[in-house]
Amino acid sequence: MWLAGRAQNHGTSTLNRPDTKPIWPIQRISSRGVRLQPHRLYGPHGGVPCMPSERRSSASRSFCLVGAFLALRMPSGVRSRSRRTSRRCLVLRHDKLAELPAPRRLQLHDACVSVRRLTEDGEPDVSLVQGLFQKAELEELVRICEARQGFQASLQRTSSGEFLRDRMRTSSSCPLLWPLFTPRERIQQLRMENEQMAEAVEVELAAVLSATNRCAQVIGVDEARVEPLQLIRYEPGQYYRPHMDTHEEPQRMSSYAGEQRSHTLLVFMTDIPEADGGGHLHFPKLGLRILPRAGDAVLWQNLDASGEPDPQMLHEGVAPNTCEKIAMNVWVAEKPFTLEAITAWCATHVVAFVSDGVDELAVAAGAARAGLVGKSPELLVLGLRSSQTLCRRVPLTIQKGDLLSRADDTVALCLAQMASAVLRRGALHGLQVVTDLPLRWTSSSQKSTGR
Ligand SMILES: O=C(O)CCC(=O)C(=O)O
Ligand SMILES: [Fe+2]
Repeated sequence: MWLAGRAQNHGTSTLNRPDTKPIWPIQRISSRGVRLQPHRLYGPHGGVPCMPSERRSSASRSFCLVGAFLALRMPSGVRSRSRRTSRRCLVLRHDKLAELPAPRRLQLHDACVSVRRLTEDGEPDVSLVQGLFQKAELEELVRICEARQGFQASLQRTSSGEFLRDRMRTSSSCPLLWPLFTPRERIQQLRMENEQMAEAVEVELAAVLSATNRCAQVIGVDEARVEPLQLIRYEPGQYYRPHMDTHEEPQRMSSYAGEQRSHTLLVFMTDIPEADGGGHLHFPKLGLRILPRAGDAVLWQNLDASGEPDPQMLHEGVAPNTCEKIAMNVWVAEKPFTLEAITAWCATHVVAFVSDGVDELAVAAGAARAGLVGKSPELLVLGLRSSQTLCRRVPLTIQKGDLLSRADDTVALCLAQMASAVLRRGALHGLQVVTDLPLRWTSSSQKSTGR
């Protein structure tokens, strides 16, 4: 069967697969599907039943009621077929189409979602969240990223600290603004410097706040635990090989403040047709494959009961064969982020590189950089991944080790945020920056103690 062949083929492009058989054989599978257990929800609230309430908006109420009404009106045959083929993610468990348990409906402030557990009791909890976002909301987030040319090749950090386009992933990513780093006062200040950019930042921030709030509600966590949202895009043939979302390298260098990622919510932003043959989220150790449907999401815990990374949560983004796939990573830390904690972490755990090109950290950190070192003052660039961001040379040498960089693809954004703060403290004027982070720094030409 196709799936057996596929299992040997993790992470490689599935283009040109000669004898591809249907991957999601809906018609043939219903009679031998895997029945999964009822859902249990994470988070302190344990879930609120989806029912009319005063907080429920009329829009979301109509949406849910119309859905329920249509379901009731359908003949039973259509209804049961619709359960399997309707617009939610299809799920394979151990190569068979899973018969999902009845959903738990949750009424959020601004959406009504269905949650189904995809794993058995005793296994790590992986849940499907259906109807979390409407297509227009997702399209707006994609538009924001595209408008500022935000999708950049995803980078991977090697053990020697270099950022490379390595073979783990060929996708591209776009980190969105982090509200924590983008205070209102800064936008007002920016408005005086660059009206158009301030507008774009405000629009992005509004979309981010709304999305973050919705995701935090469904996970049942404080919004302050959510990292910057990150869109990930795959062209046909692009992939993200099996990996863990937890920070693993020495001293959790890829974290912001030494934290661990407790949960991942992966929101699908595009549909992948069954006929594509790929494009799904795959948990090899759990034998779980989820075919994306825009607006649905998959939620899982990255840590086991003792708080350690759970190796069963290894997962991969299988290459789509024929279409584009876009998803949004919502990574949740085990504790709320604060600027103070991040600053303290920066002050003590800093190893970073100053880039000599927007999003060219691979160059900055790699062999190509060697030729630049010591020859002239380095160029510092604000890597906000925006066509509207001004980059400028600065007459200042900042040494390796002065800034914290993230160890994954949000590195340029985070580095830029910190660099911008450093530069502003370095008495450089006229920089178009949108973030503010207190940071202590030193350079070979100057010393400063930050604020
Ligand atoms: O795209 C997918 O299905 C998986 C993405 C993922 O695991 C990640 O970005 O960390
Ligand atoms: Fe991941």
